[in-house]
Amino acid sequence: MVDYTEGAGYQYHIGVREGEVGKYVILPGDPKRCKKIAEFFDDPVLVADSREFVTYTGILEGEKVSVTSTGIGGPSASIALEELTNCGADTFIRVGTCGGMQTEVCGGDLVIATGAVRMEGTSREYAPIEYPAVPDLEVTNALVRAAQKTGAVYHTGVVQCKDSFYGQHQPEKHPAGYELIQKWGAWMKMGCLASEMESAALFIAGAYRRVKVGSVFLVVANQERERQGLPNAQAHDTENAIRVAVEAIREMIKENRG
Ligand SMILES: O=P(O)(O)O[C@H]1O[C@H](CO)[C@@H](O)[C@H]1O
Ligand SMILES: O=c1cc[nH]c(=O)[nH]1
Repeated sequence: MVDYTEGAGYQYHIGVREGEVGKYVILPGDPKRCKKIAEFFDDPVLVADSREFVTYTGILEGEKVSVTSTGIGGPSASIALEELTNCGADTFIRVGTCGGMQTEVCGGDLVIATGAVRMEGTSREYAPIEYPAVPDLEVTNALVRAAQKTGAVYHTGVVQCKDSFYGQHQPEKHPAGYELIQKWGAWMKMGCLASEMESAALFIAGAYRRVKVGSVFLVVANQERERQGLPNAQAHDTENAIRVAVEAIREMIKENRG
């Protein structure tokens, strides 16, 4: 492959090189979430700010940890994971927002993914569609324990990933909306908890690169509750999801230290 690092070792998109990030990395979509997450670390330092990829590195439990934003969607999320892996990272937690699907998944709740529907394009360029997009068990168990510890309302289950945010919210306006609407009905019947955009690509790229990936989300709102005329709380503060991810990393660091 062409050496896009131009010999200096800096990864082409994220602008980070080996030694600048920890083994554990939190992956928010929104670059503006990075500073807020880094404030949970001891001695956070801004390492790089390149395209949608903002990276801070700091310390948790005496271990170097990082946060890097992925931007929206599988293409940039998979780039972040690949390039961070090239720099030595091996355990990732996506902290994102999602839209609730089942009516019991309400705005303000948290969702921890136990699998992801691959209705997006990136993961298909890694693995045939028969291969399941599943998170790492150690990371997922740590997220569940952390959620229990923080007392947050949380759900565990399958999330649905897609490439078009507005195809989720206004499928009737899309020329190919007939397919989106039918599939949404299928995902509902299968019990999908929530819809978001990056986990399928991260789980599949992570499986290929042999790194551990898990996801925790804030539920922003629930369009099915809205459709059914049920009260539909809205939430935008990702702090509880961040706290769960940070606590999960603390736990894994302590456990892995033995
Ligand atoms: O809040 P983030 O992490 O960006 O995640 C969700 O929000 C974006 C869409 O609004 C998509 O990236 C989706 O996955
Ligand atoms: O409804 C939502 C909310 C956040 N992210 C999504 O992809 N969908």
